[in-house]
Amino acid sequence: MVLEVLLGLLIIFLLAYLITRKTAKTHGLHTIPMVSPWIPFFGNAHLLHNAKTHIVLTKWAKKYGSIFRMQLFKEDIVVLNDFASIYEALVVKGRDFAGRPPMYRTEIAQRNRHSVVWQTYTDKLVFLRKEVLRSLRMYGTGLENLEHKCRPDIELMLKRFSEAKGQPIDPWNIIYDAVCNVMLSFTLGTRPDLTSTSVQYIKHINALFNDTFGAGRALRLDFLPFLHLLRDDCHCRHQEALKLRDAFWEEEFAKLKFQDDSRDCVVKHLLSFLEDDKEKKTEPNGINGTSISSSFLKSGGSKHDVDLSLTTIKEVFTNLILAGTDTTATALTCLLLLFVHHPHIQISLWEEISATIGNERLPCLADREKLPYMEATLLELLRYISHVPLAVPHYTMCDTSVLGKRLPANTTVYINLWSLHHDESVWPNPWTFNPSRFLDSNGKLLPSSHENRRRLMPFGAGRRVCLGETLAKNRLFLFATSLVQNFFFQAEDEKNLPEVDPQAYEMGLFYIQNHSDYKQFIGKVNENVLFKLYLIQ
Ligand code: HEM
Repeated sequence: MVLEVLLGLLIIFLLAYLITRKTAKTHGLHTIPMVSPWIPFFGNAHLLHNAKTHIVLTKWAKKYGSIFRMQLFKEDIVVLNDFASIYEALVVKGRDFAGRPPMYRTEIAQRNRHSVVWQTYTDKLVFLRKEVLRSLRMYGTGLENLEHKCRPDIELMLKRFSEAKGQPIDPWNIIYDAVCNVMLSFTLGTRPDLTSTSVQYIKHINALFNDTFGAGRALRLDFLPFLHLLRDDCHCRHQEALKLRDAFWEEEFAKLKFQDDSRDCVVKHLLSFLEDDKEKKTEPNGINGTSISSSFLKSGGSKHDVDLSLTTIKEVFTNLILAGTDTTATALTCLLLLFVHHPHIQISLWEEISATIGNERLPCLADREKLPYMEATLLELLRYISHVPLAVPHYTMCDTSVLGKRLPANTTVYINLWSLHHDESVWPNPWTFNPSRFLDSNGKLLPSSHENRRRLMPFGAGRRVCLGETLAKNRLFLFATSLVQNFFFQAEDEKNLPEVDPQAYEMGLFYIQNHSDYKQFIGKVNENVLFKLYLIQ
């Protein structure tokens, strides 16, 4: 009996070996070095560290070169790790690499058909990107809109920090609330007050999505979709995220109808493209996910054959709230930890702000060019933490190549921004936080054409570059400058200071001093969640 079972297992493994081996060979990627050891069925999946995929991939790049491939179960994935390969793929051959791979996790609720992040490169995607950018108005006088939308939340954030005198505070929550409120204002035209549960609700949903869309454990769902039948925990949390998101959306969407029409926001802008009122009236179905097809959409007077529905609008809203909140809140809280570790940087920033803006008014975007050290610090922050380390997976739209190596159509490609930003040959001492990398010998910000600026790609590049890049950079500036202008962040207990190395972020306690009266008060930081790396995948 035992012998028969063993024989059965052997045959299964042999078959799996032959099938997966065949896939790898016929896929036409043989010029690209392959990670080893490779084992039947799993490929290289057993070698990946769940929470630190980007660190494992970066180690492999040192061994196999800047372009290598790995096999996760039966799928080959090509990983690009340096500037030359990433630039060629995303910028020079942007269209070839602009797709998104089909993934079980994005097919579940048709997110691959409706969202911006997970949709492959289609006319609908191009249309959505264009219209979301248009409604965010991140150019010219539109930037005043950003200042206007951020101002009340920055003021409230500063007030909450000040009020914490003598009491433990949680900067993560205060910052998260403010950043999330700005996103709600952009997407739904609402701004919940502090007693509202909306932001807490969103925080919970975002944490669930973040957890189940990362490149860690949840990846297994894409390769072994049958796991959902076994009530896999990642699958259950993913389902919960979708359920909570739908409930939240339904409630907010109902409120939108009673809102003052003059308030512009992304959701209303996209709604205006639904063909006519008749379609909008069928909204309960749309909200629950049944597509209300609209083939005639208005855009600058022309008609697009794009299937826009309430499901699409719900998905776009979900993308913006997640991508627009957690990324920026994480970056700002990491900045506070860096301040605690590098007080001299914080002092230099404060001196720069005092000399140019003073403390009579809050900073505005016109101040950006007057504050090169602050600009350099924010660039270095994005390089150092690289908190979207593997971008979002790309997919080849046609047969193509990178650095002379052939890639067939329909190949999944990972963009390793973590490796790009910590490459010792480009960034000397990459684990040292050093804003001067982005300054010239006169303390001026390096021009955007400078090698160091070109090689920094925290938002990706090309056709799938982060949709919120301008919003994110400007908002980071406004928030960070206001914090430094008003407070000094200091360690309560130097000995128990958490690590600042982004390879091992953890959290602890620190003080915040108010510049105006230098009265110390204790800042208590949420120990668990604060410096978790953010993986968008
Ligand atoms: C520090 C802040 C942020 C960082 C570092 C960041 C980084 C990224 C990265 C690396 C990508 C993937 C690009 C690729 O696929 O190659 C991305 C995509 C995206 N981001 Fe951001 N992001 C930030 C803030 C934001 C904000 C504020 C928004 C919302 C307005 C946003 C919305 C999006 C969307 C919608 C996509 C998907 C674009 C597409 O698939 O076409 N992000 N982001």
